[in-house]
Amino acid sequence: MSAEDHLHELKVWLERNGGYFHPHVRLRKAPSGCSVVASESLPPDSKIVSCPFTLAITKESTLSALSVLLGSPSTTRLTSWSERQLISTYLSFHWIIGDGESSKGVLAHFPYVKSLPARDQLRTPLHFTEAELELLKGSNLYGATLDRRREWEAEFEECRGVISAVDREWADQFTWELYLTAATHLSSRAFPSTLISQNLSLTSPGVPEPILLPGVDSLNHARAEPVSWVQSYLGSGPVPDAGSCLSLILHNPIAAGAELFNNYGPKPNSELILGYGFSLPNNPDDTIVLKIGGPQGGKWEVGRGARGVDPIWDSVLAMVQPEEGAEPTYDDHLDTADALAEMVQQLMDKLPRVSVPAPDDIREDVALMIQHYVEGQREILESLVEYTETKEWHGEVPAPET
Ligand SMILES: C[S@@+](CC[C@H](N)C(=O)[O-])C[C@H]1O[C@@H](n2cnc3c(N)ncnc32)[C@H](O)[C@@H]1O
Repeated sequence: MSAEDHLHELKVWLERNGGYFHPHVRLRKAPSGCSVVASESLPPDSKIVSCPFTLAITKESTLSALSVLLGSPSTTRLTSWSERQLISTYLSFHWIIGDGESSKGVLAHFPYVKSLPARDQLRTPLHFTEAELELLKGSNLYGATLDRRREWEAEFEECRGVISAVDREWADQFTWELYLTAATHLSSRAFPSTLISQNLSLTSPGVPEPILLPGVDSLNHARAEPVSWVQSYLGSGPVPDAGSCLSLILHNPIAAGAELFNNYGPKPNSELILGYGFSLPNNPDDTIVLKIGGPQGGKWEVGRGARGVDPIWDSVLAMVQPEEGAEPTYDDHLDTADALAEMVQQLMDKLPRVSVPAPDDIREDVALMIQHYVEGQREILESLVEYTETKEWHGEVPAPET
């Protein structure tokens, strides 16, 4: 079956199970998997796609499926797994077992899983070659990538241990590459679980868990696109009635032939690359992480135009002041500006240099992504240099003592 056939199957399967795709939208094969295009013009506020809650892939749904597959003695171990371990292992089992008789009723997402981008289409840094990863050295993203790889590898080993105790053949097929692919699908397509909970709130207390909403996750991202994720929760109890669903509404009119976009929220390129495998040029939401050691230190995110730098200034100022709690002097301010400028210069010197077109061993799309990211980091650091200069030269520090 071709990729287009799989996308068609996804649409048919979703509609057969109570979901919806607007009759004037088409799923098209794209380098990253698929894109959604209008076959005819669409008026404002069109409902594009709906996923019934019954097709959502959640921590709970995957825990019960895996408990059946792996048998009740494994259930205690499974309950300690994270949502990423459960959902990634559940997706992986679709590839391990296949859609024959043995999986009927337990693995319920074959048309969805088959429509997902193949491993060689994924571009998060955990899918970079060694040479590509090397290009990130000296940036925040390099460390974040290594941390994530370490964390996911440990999770994978834990999952494999449980599977191995049940079936050695399954464990042999449950490879790191398979788990990484599934975990990347989750990181690049997840919605917050609050969307399908009874009291819908994106800001409710506690961290929402990632869930998958087949179909609703087929649109690419456009920054600031006016889009609503609309919940239709039927019934008044904690278990939603049949027919409950989550829909995507696009508020702008769409011209025939144009691509339809979701809005994943304001995310810096570091997050887009690490979680999704793409970047935006001149991304206004870019940030850099600055860490300062010592008792007055901490970790801060600073955005373009030195957005969010004031607490860092205060922290460095507190460090350079010889006397704790004393009113800072003119010299304290100058020392703070110097210390901050030096720190920024060191970070600037460490930033990698990326050229596009890239050398032969670097994929063009990867080089471009890294270039967008590094340019953003550099521009933020330059804005910090400007900030320290402003502090120093434009009278924003107390006058020198005479
Ligand atoms: C939720 S999926 C969107 C649909 C996806 N294209 C697919 O094939 O299923 C998210 C993935 O789509 C791709 N993507 C989304 N928005 C993008 C954009 N603005 N530019 C490039 N790729 C994008 C990335 O590969 C990302 O991991």
